[in-house]
Amino acid sequence: MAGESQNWVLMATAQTPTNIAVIKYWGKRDETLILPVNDSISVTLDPNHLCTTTTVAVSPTFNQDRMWLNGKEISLSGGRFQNCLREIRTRACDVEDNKKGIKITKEDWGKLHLHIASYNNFPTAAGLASSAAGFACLVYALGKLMNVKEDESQLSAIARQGSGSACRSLFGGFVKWIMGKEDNGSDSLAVQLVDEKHWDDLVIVIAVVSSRQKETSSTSGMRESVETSLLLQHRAKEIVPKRTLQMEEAIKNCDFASFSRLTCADSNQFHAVCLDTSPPIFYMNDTSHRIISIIEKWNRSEEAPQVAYTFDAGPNAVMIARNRKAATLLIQRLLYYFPPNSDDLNSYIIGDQSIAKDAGINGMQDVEALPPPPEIKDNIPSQKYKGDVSYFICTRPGRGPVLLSDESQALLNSENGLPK
Ligand SMILES: Nc1ncnc2c1ncn2[C@@H]1O[C@H](COP(=O)(O)OP(=O)(O)OP(=O)(O)O)[C@@H](O)[C@H]1O
Ligand SMILES: C[C@@](O)(CCOP(=O)(O)OP(=O)(O)O)CC(=O)O
Repeated sequence: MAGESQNWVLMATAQTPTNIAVIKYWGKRDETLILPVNDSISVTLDPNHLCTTTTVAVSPTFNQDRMWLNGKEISLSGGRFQNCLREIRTRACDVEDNKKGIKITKEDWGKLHLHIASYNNFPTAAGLASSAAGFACLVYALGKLMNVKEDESQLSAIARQGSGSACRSLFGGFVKWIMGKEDNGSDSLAVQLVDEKHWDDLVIVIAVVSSRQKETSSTSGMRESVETSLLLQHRAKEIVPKRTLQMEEAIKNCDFASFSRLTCADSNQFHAVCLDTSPPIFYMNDTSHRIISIIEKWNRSEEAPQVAYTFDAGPNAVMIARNRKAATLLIQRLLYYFPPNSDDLNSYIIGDQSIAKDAGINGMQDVEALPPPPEIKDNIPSQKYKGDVSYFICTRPGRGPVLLSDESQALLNSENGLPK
């Protein structure tokens, strides 16, 4: 290790998106390596609205690996962090920074300690896939710092060992996690199906139904399903292999009718597996069920489906609209049924707020004036559920990880490697 002085700090900062599965990963065949029982497919969400930023730093002055998440120091002793750090360190290469007079050899990386600071611009552990964006960002940023030569797919196999769904956040657009066959997990990695420009009509609206931490984590929930659900085994063997092929075809052809049918069916089957688990796991709540009914009724009243829905291990609804027009009609329906508790519309619809404007929603008076959706016109007046949704996030399919070269965006101080 060479440097003019031993006080240098070398850093890299990356930004990584989260993703939502349209064919769900639920069940592992290896708990430590995080190898799944089936392939899965996801859409990457626009990092302008939901993302993780992570700065990683190395310095001879650091005496242990340390990490700060959203400003608070957390322990790195967990097996998942340790596995990711070990795997990325073994792939590190020589690094030279002539300006700072730094030379780190491949062998040095085993002796040097790291500082890591990460920030999620959305609630952590609230069913919005913070672990996916978080581990993808950690691995991507370390890969850049350590001059790792591997491509994104190979990095995804490392991120997978932090959290399974994290492997799909190494790419933008639509992404497939190939389950692989090898016992050592070397072929269980993510590949990009199409980039974010391929199907750029799609608009995504997330209803954050509850941002409280959930009762059953995905990790323990899927373990219980593997142990007790026969439906899970049928799904993994018979359903997902065919459905994955159909989904790939639908994405390739931008065929929204098929995409919507497959997405809704797969979400519903994943929650059926949760119910088939002993004891049963309930991730969706009454609000989630109401959202499903509203979309099903609306889709059936149209010639073709307008919106697909999908739910992860929590009550939040992720709705994918076929285009901007459908998204404005969706927002009108959602605001009709779920008006905000307060008058602050600006914090009730976040992300791409122009969709609400296009829907003619500029203030509370517009929400109050919304007519009942036409598909319920002959029915008894519908009930409203004020306050049952915390807020909505409007977004779209987005790009994969990027390196942020502007030092002002770093979360660690370049002088001492401590959080800014
Ligand atoms: N930015 C981050 N960097 C590294 N690890 C993170 C980051 N954000 C979250 N994590 C890890 O992920 C854990 C939260 O994962 P968890 O699966 O409980 O929630 P989630 O990913 O937000 O929700 P879900 O998996 O249901 O979508 C945190 O306790 C932490 O270990
Ligand atoms: C329902 C899901 O979101 C489950 C995600 O599970 P995680 O990736 O959070 O689980 P671990 O691998 O144990 O960390 C479906 C999906 O994202 O495919």
